[in-house]
Amino acid sequence: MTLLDVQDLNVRFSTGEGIIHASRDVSFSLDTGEVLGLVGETGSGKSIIGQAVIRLLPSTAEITGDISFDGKNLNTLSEAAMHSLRGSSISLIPQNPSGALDPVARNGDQISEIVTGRFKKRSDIVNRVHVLLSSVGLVPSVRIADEFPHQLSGGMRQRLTTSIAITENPRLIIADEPTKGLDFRAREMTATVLADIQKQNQSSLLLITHDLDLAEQLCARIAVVYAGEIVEISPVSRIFAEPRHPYTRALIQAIPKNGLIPIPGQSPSLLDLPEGCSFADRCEYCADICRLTHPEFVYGTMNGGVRCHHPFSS
Ligand SMILES: Nc1ncnc2c1ncn2[C@@H]1O[C@H](COP(=O)(O)OP(=O)(O)OP(=O)(O)O)[C@@H](O)[C@H]1O
Ligand code: NI
Repeated sequence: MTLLDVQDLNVRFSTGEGIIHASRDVSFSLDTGEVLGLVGETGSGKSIIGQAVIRLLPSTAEITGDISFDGKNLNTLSEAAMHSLRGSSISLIPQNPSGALDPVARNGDQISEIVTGRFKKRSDIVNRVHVLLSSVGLVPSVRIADEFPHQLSGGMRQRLTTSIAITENPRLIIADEPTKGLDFRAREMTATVLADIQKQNQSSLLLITHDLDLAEQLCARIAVVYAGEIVEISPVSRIFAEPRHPYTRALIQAIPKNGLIPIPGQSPSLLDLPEGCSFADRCEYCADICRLTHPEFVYGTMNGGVRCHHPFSS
């Protein structure tokens, strides 16, 4: 069953230098219990998509398109209704964990603040805090609950924001770069925590990452974002074996285990996008039509599709 459906999402920022097209005709859906990855290079517009879904984009953003969650149109939902949905039904593990934590509140209090309304007895609140901290590997939870965020390592802070995000068992978790800057052990731990939580609660997970190995480990489907657009969506087993878009193939070849082959050139400026295909300048298969006409997203079999004039055959 579809839990989240995003149709033709466009996000623009008007700046002194011109219009930044941060999100362009982005469409995808996410089933209940499904894990979908949004992958792509830095600045491609991944976080913008996550922030649009939870309606936390800055007020300067001009947004069009339809986002529905559990049958509700989020565009027309009042701010009060959206506020009550955040945390309880949709939660965001933000890209910058420090910014999301209250530096002067003890770690345990950051969670108990959220659960207080649900429990009458103080001991039940304390219990819930310890269960949550332990579930993300923040042990011994008694000591950690008593400490402050600055006493934690980056990886532990990331896990604290994860535990806050799952406090109310949300149906949709948006995890924005949950392993960025973590060492191997912390990265594995976070991956396990996310996979466990998602399975236990049958929640849906929108995993935003530039770590393709992590996406392969956790996702059922992957959407590849390039210059604000989705250029390919495919089931995980297929996208690594048979990428259809030249950019997807290049991204896969750029992973360390696949030879670390860099992608030549740079993605276009979101202020000055080409008329044709956004990837044309960097594509070894670029033909005349690729410079002239912007490719449409063509849906294929297996719940996916590709935006390319000459995709590799399936
Ligand atoms: N508030 C804003 N005002 C103007 N431009 C913005 C704003 N927020 C984001 N952008 C621009 O939108 C584009 C997409 O940003 P976004 O943060 O979604 O990229 P990303 O794919 O998440 O990158 P990263 O991997 O570095 O996190 C960038 O070019 C960014 O500069
Ligand atoms: Ni980002």
